[in-house]
Amino acid sequence: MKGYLVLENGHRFSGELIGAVRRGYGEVVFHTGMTGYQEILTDPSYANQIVVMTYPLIGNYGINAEDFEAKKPWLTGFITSDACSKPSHNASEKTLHTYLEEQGIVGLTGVDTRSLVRMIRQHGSLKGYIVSGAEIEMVDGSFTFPDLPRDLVKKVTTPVITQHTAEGEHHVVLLDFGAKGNIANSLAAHGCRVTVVPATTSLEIIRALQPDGIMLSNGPGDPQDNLDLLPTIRALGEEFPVFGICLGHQLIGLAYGAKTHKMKFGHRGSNHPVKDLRTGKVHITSQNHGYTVDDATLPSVLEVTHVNVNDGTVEGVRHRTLPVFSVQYHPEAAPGPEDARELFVEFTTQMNERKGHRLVYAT
Ligand SMILES: NC(=O)CC[C@H](N)C(=O)O
Repeated sequence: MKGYLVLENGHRFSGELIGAVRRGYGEVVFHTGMTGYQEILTDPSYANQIVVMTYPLIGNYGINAEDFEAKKPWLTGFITSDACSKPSHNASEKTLHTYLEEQGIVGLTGVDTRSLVRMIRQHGSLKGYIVSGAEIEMVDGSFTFPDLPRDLVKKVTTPVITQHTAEGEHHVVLLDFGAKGNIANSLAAHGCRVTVVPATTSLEIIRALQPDGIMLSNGPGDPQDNLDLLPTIRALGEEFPVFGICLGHQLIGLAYGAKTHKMKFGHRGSNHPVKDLRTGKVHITSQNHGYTVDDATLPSVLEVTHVNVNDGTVEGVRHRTLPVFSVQYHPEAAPGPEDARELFVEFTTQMNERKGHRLVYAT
C-alpha cells in the first residue's frame, strides 16, 4: 500500500507501507548504523520518534530471539530505503515486516532516505506523520503538528522492582529511565547482581536495598522533564558510586547544576568517535541522543573526561571528589562497538574501593 512521510516543513516522501496499518507521529530522527535494527527498534529511548535508517538494506538478517533491548518497541515509526522481506540468518525467526505488524508499528520502505536525511541535517529535527495515501486524500492534505508528549520516562520505566540477576559480587541498583536490556546484562557480565527499580524510587527504598553502586540508565525525551529526580540523584552520589549512561549522564549534569540543550539533529549511530581526555585514546562508540550537556554551563565540581571528536560536545564527566561518573554514549553497545566496555570495570573498581573504605571504618 502506498504511504507517505508528511513533514512539518511541508515536504513529503513517498514509499510503501509495511508493518501495522496505522498512522505514526513523532520526531523524525536518523540512525547511521549498518546493522542493529532489532536493538534500535526496542531501545526505549526512541519513544515518540520515527527512526530513519541511513543504511539502505535493512531486515536482511531478520528478527531473532536474542537481540531485543526491551519487551516492546516504543518508537512510532520506522523508515528504510529497502526493507528485506526474505531474511537469511540461522537465528532469524521472522521478518522485519511481521515483527512491525505484531508490535503495532507502522513502517515505510522504498523511501529516498538520502534526501530525507539531508533535509533533517539541514533543517534540524522535524516532526512528521507516516500515513497511507488514502488517509492523505481523506484529510485533504491538511495536517497539524502538535507538540509531542513529554515526561516519557514515567511511561517507559518499570512499574515494579525486579531482580535481573540473583548472584554477583556487587549489588547494583539500576534506576530504569527506559533502560536497554544490555546495561543490566553488561553489569551481570562484570560480576554484578542487578536490581532494576522504577525511575521515581525514593532514596529510602534504594538505601533499604543495600546497593554497592547505582546505575542511571538511558531513557527517552528531554532530560529537563525529570527535574523531580535530581535531589535523589544528588543524594545517591553522596553515599554510593554512581555510573550514568546517556539520559543518566544528562541527569548527572543537571543534578550538579549544568544545563542541557537540544542538538540540531543529535547523534545516532554505531561509529561516533569519542576521545578520552585522560588517556588520549579514541573509542568508536554507539550513540543515540538528541540532547547534550552544555559544556559552558558545567559546574566546577564536574570535570569533562570525554569529548566527541566530530563536534567537540561533552561525552563524559566525572565528579571531582565523589565516585560519580557518566558518559553520553553507550558502553553497553547493542548495537555497535564494544570499545568502551572498560567503563564497567571502572564502576566495579569504584564499588570495590567503597567496600575497602567500609572495612577500614569498621576496624
Ligand atoms: N539514549 C538516551 O538515553 C537518550 C537521552 C535523551 N532522551 C536524548 O535524546 O538525548
